[in-house]
Amino acid sequence: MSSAIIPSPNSNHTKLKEYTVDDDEEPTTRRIRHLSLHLNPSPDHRQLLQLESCSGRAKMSVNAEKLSSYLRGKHRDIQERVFEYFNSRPDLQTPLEILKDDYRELCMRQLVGVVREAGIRPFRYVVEDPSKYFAIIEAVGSVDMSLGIKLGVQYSLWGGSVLNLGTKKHRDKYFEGIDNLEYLGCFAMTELHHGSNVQGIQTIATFDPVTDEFVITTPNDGAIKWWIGNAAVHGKFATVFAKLMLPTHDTKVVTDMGVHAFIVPIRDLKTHKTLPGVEINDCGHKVGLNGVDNGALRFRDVRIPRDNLLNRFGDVSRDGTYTSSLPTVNKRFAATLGELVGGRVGLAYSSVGVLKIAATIAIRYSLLRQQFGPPKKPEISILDYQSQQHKLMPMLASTYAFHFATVNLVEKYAQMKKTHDEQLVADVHALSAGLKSYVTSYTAKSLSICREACGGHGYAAVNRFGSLRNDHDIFQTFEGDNTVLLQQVAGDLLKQYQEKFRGGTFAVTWNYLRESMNTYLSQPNPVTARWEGEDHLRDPKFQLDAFRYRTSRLLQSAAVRLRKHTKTLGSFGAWNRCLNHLLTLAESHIETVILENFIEAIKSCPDASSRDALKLVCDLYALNRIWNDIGTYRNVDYVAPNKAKAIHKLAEYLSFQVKNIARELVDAFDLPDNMTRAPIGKQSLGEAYTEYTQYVGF
Ligand SMILES: Cc1cc2nc3c(=O)[nH]c(=O)nc-3n(C[C@H](O)[C@H](O)[C@H](O)COP(=O)(O)OP(=O)(O)OC[C@H]3O[C@@H](n4cnc5c(N)ncnc54)[C@H](O)[C@@H]3O)c2cc1C
Repeated sequence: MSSAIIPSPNSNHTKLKEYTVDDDEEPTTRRIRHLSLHLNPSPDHRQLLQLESCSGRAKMSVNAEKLSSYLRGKHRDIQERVFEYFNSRPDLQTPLEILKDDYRELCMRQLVGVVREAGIRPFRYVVEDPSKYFAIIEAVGSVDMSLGIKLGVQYSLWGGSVLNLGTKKHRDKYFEGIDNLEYLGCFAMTELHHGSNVQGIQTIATFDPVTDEFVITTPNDGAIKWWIGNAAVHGKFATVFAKLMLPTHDTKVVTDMGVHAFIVPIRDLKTHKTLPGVEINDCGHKVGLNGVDNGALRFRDVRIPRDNLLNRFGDVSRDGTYTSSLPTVNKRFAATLGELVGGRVGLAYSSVGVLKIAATIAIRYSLLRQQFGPPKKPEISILDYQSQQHKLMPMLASTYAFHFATVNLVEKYAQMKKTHDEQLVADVHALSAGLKSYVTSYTAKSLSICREACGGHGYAAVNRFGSLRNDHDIFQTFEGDNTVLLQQVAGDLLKQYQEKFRGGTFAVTWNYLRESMNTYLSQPNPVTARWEGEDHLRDPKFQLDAFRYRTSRLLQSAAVRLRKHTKTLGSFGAWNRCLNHLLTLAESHIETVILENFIEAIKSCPDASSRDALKLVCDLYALNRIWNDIGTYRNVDYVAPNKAKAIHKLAEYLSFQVKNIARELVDAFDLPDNMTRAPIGKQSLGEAYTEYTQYVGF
């Protein structure tokens, strides 16, 4: 079994030893040789470099504008409105040094500015046109991630809970106020003692049939609502998740109906004073996102009208009778949480936006920056070093891969919102959990790599890696901890697997497993295991087969192991015994889905030169991932030693080729300088040093 395969773009360093070193060479010698080759190329190497640049294969021509128009999608106009608005309001730019309280007020002014001055009203798009909504979130998030999150708390979390968990009466009463920011609100699910395990929350909402109210109570300190965005300073309302307690007529005993959501006013609409029975404290200074006011809430028997129950999945009548279209507590709970996947979709999508910014800054700077060079020759750009390409080119390829995967996720999510098709619902749930987890983990690691790849200047706050890293880090945890979410993906795959063997059909995304499962059950073909030609390795069929084979194998072996351990450990213990295996399975599946989306996106690209560039980038993504997990393929002889070596060589060569068009590839992200903001990442490379020196006062 391989270890977890969330790839650090550096992660194959250790594997170099095993598979790529020429037989008579130590790995360290080899690495030093690579460096000296650049510093002092041998005749052979010079010939190779010439060949690479003369063959026509090396430097392909890419039209960044055409590529950009393919990437851009249909909502660029509204993103440009966001950029123009902030361009016209330099007073709303977040300064590098700002105190927490000032930052929160600035963030609030930024939000008000977007909504009331720029006239961008995101709320209606949450349900009507999610892709437009996520485009807005991406744009404001690139202005300041705190702003993106504050806007997300208001519209996706608080607003989304009202629209998705409530009914018409709630929409009628709250829509306008949420939309125009009069009703600033919170989403209060997490408690001091329970985050991931939502069913463990302890806040209670007891129905009082005499007054026709619910009484919201925090029974102990462990049940204090914690980390609640918008609570510390600005929120007027909170959607509070609590266990609904219904008194039983005869026995005077209350029945726990499970977790439900309630609208609880927390501050006076006019005076902004905290309402009686509500206690609010500030969660304090955080590692990042300090423009968002996270707070803690305690409720001392706060009374709210019965109408404040968000009653889409379960209702209480005047006489205290409970009704629901869903038969069990578990089904209602799943339906309630299921409505909240939009937040995950948004985080996955925004995380790619962050990765684009970081990769753009690091790559532009690496093209500009020169250190060392052959004797008596000009210095070379640091991106000409193989090691720098190794750090940044698979990352650039992954950014493209994630772009298409998350765009596809957003489209599926929008369709799901329209059709409520059951299969699509299941698909979007698993996919949003998997992509949110995989992409945010990758971006978090990449931010550190980008910082390091830019040397000392990467450490200057003005060049942004510090704030991007700190602000983005929590993307791995909120809206579902990544490790917990990946388990949902694994659970889903196993469910699909069991259904297959009971003769059921596979859901949309997992369809490929049907075919590859058959391949898995037969032994790998010893002939194809040795094929090492470039055409074969760059054939999408080989790449997809390899990805799918790995997933199928992991799935089948996980199922066997779980069955075995369940006998002695029970299902919970068996799951834990196989947990790392299950996480690897989930990641492998998500990598496969990402590759599939990428291959499809290339097919749909109308411009030939963009298609060629995308194919090159996609090949690098695919071969880099296969190489990262080469141990798994070698262990079962899916890949023979000669093929493993060829994969590694080709992946390195593709990194070199991608480097040749790296500038166009990042330009195609179309991020204006006033959004990337780092002086070292300026689009016009020649101006970077000038702006940077001016920044420090020269
Ligand atoms: C800045 C910020 C803003 C937030 N905003 C909000 C908000 O507005 N509203 C809201 O309700 N909440 C909010 N949260 C809370 C957030 O959603 C939770 O932190 C998140 O759900 C994770 O829960 P936890 O912190 O309890 O982590 P835990 O669940 O305690 O996890 C801790 C560690 O245990 C591991 N772990 C837990 N369970 C398992 C398992 N089954 N298997 C393997 N490993 C496991 C996790 O992987 C993790 O590494 C916010 C948090 C932060 C930091």
